[in-house]
Order: sequence, then structure tokens, then C-alpha cells
Amino acid sequence: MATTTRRPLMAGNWKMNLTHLEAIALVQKLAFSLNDDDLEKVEVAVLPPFTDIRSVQTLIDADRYNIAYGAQDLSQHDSGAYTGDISGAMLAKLGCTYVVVGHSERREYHGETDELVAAKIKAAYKHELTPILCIGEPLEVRQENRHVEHTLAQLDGALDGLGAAQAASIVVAYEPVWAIGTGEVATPDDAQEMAAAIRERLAKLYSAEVAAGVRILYGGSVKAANVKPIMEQPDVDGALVGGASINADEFALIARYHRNP
Ligand SMILES: O=C(CO)COP(=O)(O)O
Repeated sequence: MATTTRRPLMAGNWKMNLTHLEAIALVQKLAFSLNDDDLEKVEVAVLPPFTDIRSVQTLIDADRYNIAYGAQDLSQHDSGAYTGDISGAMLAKLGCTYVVVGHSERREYHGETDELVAAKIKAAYKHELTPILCIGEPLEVRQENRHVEHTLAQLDGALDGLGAAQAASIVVAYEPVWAIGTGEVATPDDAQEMAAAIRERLAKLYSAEVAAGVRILYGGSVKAANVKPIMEQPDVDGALVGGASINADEFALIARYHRNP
């Protein structure tokens, strides 16, 4: 399957960290740490909390940083009596490119189901946001060697009813739950096994062409010290970075992994 046209994406999921003032400082530092060549080779995105997005937008626009940004969640609804929720329309107005959907922390702490994730993906496309769909198995499922089946079932559920034209631009992040925030990174082989299985399933659900174009990221305890061998896997097209992305120096090192020895 062709692998040549996929531009790597390094996305920093800040989770519930950094005030808007801290966000400005981090994005400035990040931008100064990356040169034009880095940003041509690799797309870099930050995914701050909602309260930081306006500040990040203003900074990136004013200084013309070649850094994308987005949100960590959105409502499946467009507007209305949904206290505390944020719509895709609101994110689009803030110039967001990406929105994370179905992160395991949303599934675990907010009870998000595959059906809800599918509705959120459709809401994202409705507002021209690119979803970063997170899927991945908990530890006990891997121990039972059912990780591929489990993760592909999440993929099927999330993509239910989504057409090929939209699926072609989705970003899928394989984030095994046992690797998130634990320091226990998946091996490059583990990441490749699942990325290849996801791509194969996309080919079955849509077409070989769609599958060949979709970027598949790995997420879970990614650091500058472990990113390179993961990125060398043929079906891994980037990383979704949590803890290490709220340190500008570390995230910059991750984003320019291609320069590492
Ligand atoms: O959940 C993650 C990114 O979405 C990964 O988090 P960590 O990089 O902190 O393990």
C-alpha cells in the first residue's frame, strides 16, 4: 500500500493543563524552537483546553506561526441547552483545524460510547473540522490478546454511517489505554501491528485509496527519547502526545525527531 504522500503529524494534547497565559508562553517557545524545514517535514499541532484557544489563535495569526491548533472535544449538537458543552461551530469560528474525538479519558470519565463518538465525528465534519479519532484497548484486553479485535470494533463504531469523502481526511490515533500517562510506551512493533490493522480495516470499509491517505498516529507515553523508532514504522504517521507536549522543549524535540541521531 502506498505510504509516500502522508505528511507526519505531531499533535500535542495538553489535556486539562495550562492557563491561557501559559499557553501563549508555550506556543511562542515552541515556534522559536522549530525552523521552516522542521515545519515543512512535519505538521505540528497543539490541542489546548477550550479556554486557551482564543489566545493561541491570536498569537498564531499575529505571528504567522506555521502551527495548527484544535480542541480536545466537541458536542454532537450545534447549539442549544447543553450547559458546559462547546459546539463545532464555535471551534470553527476560532479557526481550529482539528478536534480530538473519543479520547479514552472522555470514554472513561464521561461515559462516551462509540455511538456518541460517531455523532461527534459527524458534527466535526459538518463544521469542517478534522477529527482525530482515538481508539485503543485497556490492559486486560491486551493481556487476553484481543487488542486488535477490540480496537477495530471501536473504529467500526466510530465510522458508522460516515462516507468515504469524509473518512479520507480523518486522523486516527491508536492510543492503548495502558500506555497513556504510564511511562509504558508500546513497542514500535505493537504500534505498527495496530496501525497496519487499522489501515487494512479502512481499506475494507472504504477503499485502498482512502486507507492509503489516512494518517494513523500512535499515542501513549511518547517522548523525544522513544519517538524515532515508532515513527520509522511504515504505517505510523505521527504521534498524539500528552504529558510531553506541555513542555515546549520536549515537544519540539519530538516534532523534529527526524533530526535525532
Ligand atoms: O492520551 C494521550 C494523548 O492523547 C497520551 O498521553 P501521554 O503522552 O501523557 O501518555
